[in-house]
Amino acid sequence: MRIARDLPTLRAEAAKLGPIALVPTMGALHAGHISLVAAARREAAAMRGAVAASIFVNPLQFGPNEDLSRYPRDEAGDLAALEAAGCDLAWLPGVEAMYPPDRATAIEVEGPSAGWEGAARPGHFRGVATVCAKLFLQTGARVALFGEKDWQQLQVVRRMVADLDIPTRIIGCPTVREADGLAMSSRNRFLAPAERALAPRVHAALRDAAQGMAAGRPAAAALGDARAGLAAEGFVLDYLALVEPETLRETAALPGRLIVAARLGSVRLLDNIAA
Ligand SMILES: Nc1ncnc2c1ncn2[C@@H]1O[C@H](COP(=O)(O)OP(=O)(O)OP(=O)(O)O)[C@@H](O)[C@H]1O
Ligand SMILES: CC(C)(CO)[C@@H](O)C(=O)[O-]
Ligand code: BAL
Repeated sequence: MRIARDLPTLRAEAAKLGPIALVPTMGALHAGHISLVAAARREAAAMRGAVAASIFVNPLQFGPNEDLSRYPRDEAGDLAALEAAGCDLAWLPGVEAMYPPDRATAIEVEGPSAGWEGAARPGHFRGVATVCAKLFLQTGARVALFGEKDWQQLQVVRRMVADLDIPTRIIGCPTVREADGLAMSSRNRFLAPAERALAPRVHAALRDAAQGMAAGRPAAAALGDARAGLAAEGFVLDYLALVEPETLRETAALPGRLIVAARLGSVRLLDNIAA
């Protein structure tokens, strides 16, 4: 696996590799990320290209009171995991090169950025869109793979490449879960044992609500039960809602996407499923 830490090296290495399938990450890799690398390998094989993964903890998508400084970092472990998964090129840019002090451009995606994560984390999707556009342009990615776990992010990135005619095809990949249903996330390591035991309730609540609605229960009743159940178990809910899958507008009609953000102690758990 080649490693690039500056843009000239990245461009020189990428030019040798043919069409690129890119997996953007913030590191602290787990099986969810590795599933994206596996999907990228399939895409790369189909276009006779190669797999690149970026590791960059993007300061632009963290709010001033968020967990940027304690975001988990493990460069050596991440590089070993990428290499073992068959990644051809790792892109590890420095913050100064990504965001020179005189930079003056950012990307604002309206529509799917509104509400939910966009409301809970003002400026978050502006940071995500800006860094993703830079990563696509830096690597020249033909395709880029994102996890459905961050459903709203996936829709924001899709909207951005469509609106800006960026020639990178976006592929969403299913959420990888622990055996008990908890969606894998780098931040799960911060759950205390009792919180870890409770955390799968988030996915179970979504599943129960989706099953209820599929059986004809009105959305308001099914969602109300799910919210009340999680609150009674000690979760602090930022939101739990049924939305149109692509626009993220709230809806009462199926098919939709059930999305949730629930806090347990200091950890914010995100999940979503089809409904
Ligand atoms: N459990 C998962 N299944 C599939 N894809 C995932 C999973 N977790 C993360 N991803 C995807 O991996 C990519 C990089 O995500 P990121 O590095 O933020 O990891 P993360 O585990 O989501 O971390 P955190 O949620 O703590 O920020 C994103 O496209 C994200 O959706
Ligand atoms: C897409 C991403 C790598 C952009 O920093 C990040 O938001 C993430 O890890 O999901
Ligand atoms: N997985 C989304 C990145 C973030 O939480 O900032």
